[in-house]
Amino acid sequence: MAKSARERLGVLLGGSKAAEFSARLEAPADGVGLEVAGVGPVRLPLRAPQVKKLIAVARPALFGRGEDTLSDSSVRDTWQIPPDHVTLGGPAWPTLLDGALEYFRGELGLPAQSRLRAEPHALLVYGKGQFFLPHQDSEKDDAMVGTLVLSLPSAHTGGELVIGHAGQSRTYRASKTELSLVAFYADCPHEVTPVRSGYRVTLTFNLLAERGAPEREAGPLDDMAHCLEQHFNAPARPRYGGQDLDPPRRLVYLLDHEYTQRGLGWDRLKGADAERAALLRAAAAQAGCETVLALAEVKETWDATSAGYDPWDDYGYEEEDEDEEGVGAAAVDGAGADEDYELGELIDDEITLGWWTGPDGADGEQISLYVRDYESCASTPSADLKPYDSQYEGYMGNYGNTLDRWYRRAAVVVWPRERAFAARGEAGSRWALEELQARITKGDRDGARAAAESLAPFWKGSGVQPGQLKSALRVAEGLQAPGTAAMLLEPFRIDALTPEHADDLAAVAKRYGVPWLGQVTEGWFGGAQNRFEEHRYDWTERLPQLCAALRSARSPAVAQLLLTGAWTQVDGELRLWAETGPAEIRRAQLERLSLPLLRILEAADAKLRGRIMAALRSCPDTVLECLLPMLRHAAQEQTAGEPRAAGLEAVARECGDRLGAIARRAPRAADDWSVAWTGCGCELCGTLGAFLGSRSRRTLEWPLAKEGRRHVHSRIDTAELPVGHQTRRQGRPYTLVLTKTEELFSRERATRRQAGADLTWLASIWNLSGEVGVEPGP
Ligand SMILES: O=C(O)CCC(=O)C(=O)O
Ligand SMILES: [Fe+2]
Repeated sequence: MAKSARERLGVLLGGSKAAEFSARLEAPADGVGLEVAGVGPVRLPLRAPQVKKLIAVARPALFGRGEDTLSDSSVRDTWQIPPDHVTLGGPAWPTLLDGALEYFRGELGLPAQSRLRAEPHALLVYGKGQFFLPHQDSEKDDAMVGTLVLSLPSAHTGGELVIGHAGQSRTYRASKTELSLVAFYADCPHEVTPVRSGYRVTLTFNLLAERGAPEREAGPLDDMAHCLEQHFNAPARPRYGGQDLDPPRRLVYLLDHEYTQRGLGWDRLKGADAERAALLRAAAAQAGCETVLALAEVKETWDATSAGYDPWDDYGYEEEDEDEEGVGAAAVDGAGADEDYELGELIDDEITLGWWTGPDGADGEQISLYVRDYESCASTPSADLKPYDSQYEGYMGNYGNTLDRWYRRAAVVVWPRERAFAARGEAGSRWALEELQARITKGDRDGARAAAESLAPFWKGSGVQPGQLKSALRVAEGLQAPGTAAMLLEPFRIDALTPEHADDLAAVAKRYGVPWLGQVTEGWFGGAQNRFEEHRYDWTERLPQLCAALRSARSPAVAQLLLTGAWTQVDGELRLWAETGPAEIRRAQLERLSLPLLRILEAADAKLRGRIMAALRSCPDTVLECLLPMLRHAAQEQTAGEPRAAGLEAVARECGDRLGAIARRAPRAADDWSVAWTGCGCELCGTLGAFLGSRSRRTLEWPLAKEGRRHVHSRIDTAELPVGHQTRRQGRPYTLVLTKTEELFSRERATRRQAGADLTWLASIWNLSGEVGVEPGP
């Protein structure tokens, strides 16, 4: 398949890879013709009768080559025909030779602007027993850099060309049917081993390196610039097909080395990266593009098999009693070194940019940009580099076994100059907002609006950082366009807010109205979907100062907006968790809400405090698991002499009432084994409920098949009932044995005792009017 412009660019830039001292190429002999004076046209592949005719016009090569001092058939024993008696041609030859010379130039690591030229040296025929001992070719011409040996297709054994360099050696065998070309540097010792049967026929050339003519010199750069123009003007083609898209907005060329944020700079690039990046940058400038350096995270997913792979292992089941308990799908062990797996096909790769430098190379910034497959290229595939992490996924159904690998790479990012604003904006760069602000300040409000609007298609998904909220608020205000302003503010989240935003929040509210800001902040709060985020409420730590700042900026309505939003979130969670077992999770979740609730109460006005108290009163007693930690925080923070935050007194009283009621509860009668519980309404839960509710029954023997037992087990576990549940594996079906435990009593005792202790603490700190009798239970 033809390569895309970006893939060609990757190849072009990869030109300067590690050089070889010799290289080989095979090519079909069709369309290549040979004519020898005194013999006429020679057909390829060669056959013995023709070779004999060649030998008839050759002379023994007993003399040295050039200034070589070889002059003796014990060093060199071949037949030789001088170059002026040999004509190599045919329609395919010139292109073949040009291509081969360009290939060898690259492989041998000669500079891109140089050109190789092949100057015929001799036609050599090696019959049985003939050879060429190790020697070095003399460089008769200053421009001579090496030798090219073209072996004509001819059946033979032995007669291998062995080339050495710096302790390494390479052995090349010619082909019976194809042309075989080998090029090597002139300083490499080489030999031809004795031919054992058949004939070996070669044409040797001196390889001369010439500087390309000036217009050729600009060649690679022109080619690259051309690739860039094509890339940015042709429709994008996603890897897995689908319809063509708009032209790509950027090109991301991956470099080979790893860099730190501070070490990333145009003049600090390592190894081959330096030259490649410089070339690409020059080509980009020529194509009217801007470039920055970026840090990329690459994740590849490979189809892979482990070395000792046994497909049956994947299922992880052993044949066992069908009635066996607790057999879940066994997880396939994900451990194993990356090298233990054989890579198949590349299923997917994901590239994300997390940092980039400013246009002048300085002033890097955090960004977040997902790079599509049709936007990236590289000269070295990631698979050739060492991943910093990898994970084998075992059998995953659709994909078979997969191996995920992660790499850190640097990249050059290129975009057309006229699309720079959007290209930066999409990555969440602060330059985009700075640019908008600059236009507003210059008085170009229309220009700023139009530019801001151009961000709309991707701004929400852009990697805009929380630290840019201040600039975004300013720009939003300055645009004087409510829709565009709301769009600009949409990607932020409530936790980006700090007291420093008070003035700008007040300003946008003044410009567009509080209801407008209400809609924007509703998005910032993000509904219930981030309920499980650990740091969800961290921002409320700053809520009292923020509200104070808003009030002094004469925006009490905005403070109210934020407080109501925060309370709505806390309220929702409070109700949810107060009713949700298991106890351990419930307790942790409720305690997590204590600090945010404290900050809200501190900042709330009387009206909101009233609402909050009403809500707290309607919660079950488990709400104490939030309120008591909250009062403890408040007590800890309390400095002597300062007034307590309004509202806390009322919470303390509410807690006192509840704790008193619990502490005063009459102890359970010694013969009362009833457990209050309601299940899901199914028949099994009915039976279980009746057993639990009975004052006198302590055990139940319940013959029940596997599915039923599973349901009952899970009900008991979820509700953390004080009931032991075992399966007696006898008869069919097995019998489920339920036993109420002593915990029924001890738990209630512990609860009463704890309530008493909490109440004592509470009374020591807070002035609880309408004192409640404290009477810790037995
Ligand atoms: O025939 C060959 O492969 C090599 C010949 C050679 O080394 C030479 O002509 O100097
Ligand atoms: Fe040689």
